Amino acid sequence: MEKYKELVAKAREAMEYAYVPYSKFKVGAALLTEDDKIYTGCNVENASFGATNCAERTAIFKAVSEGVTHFKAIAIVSSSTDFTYPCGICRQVIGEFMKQGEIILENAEGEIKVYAFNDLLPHHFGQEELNK
Ligand SMILES: O=c1ccn([C@H]2C[C@H](O)[C@@H](CO)O2)c(=O)[nH]1
Ligand SMILES: [Zn+2]
Repeated sequence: MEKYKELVAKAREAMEYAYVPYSKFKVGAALLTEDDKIYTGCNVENASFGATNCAERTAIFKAVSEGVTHFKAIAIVSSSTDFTYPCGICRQVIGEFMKQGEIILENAEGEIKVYAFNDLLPHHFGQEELNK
């Protein structure tokens, strides 16, 4: 998984900025655009817990807010020893912009898992459904 080493490293850098006074669970994400730019994000919690934004969506919203909407891959790391999988809301948001891409997870030991988007969210509800 050599090609994803830089992406995972960027996710780890972003994780350091995680704002997590409540859960203490840091997450970092790095998004690879179709033209090989990288956007990063961390989770940002709130005293009103439901207002929390996950690292994955932070990265995606940063990119989309700059006009970039096509992605090839997203790397996700956390302060846990285990792999951290994107939550259901983030899978739905990832699917809006990255149907063919890959989701890369790294655990604390540096082991990497790569999933096709469809393996993590089969039968995705997308734009096409609204036009049927
Ligand atoms: O894939 C995930 C899973 C959880 N979180 C965040 C949300 C919250 O701040 C903390 C605990 O759920 O981790 C993410 O950012 N991404
Ligand atoms: Zn999430």
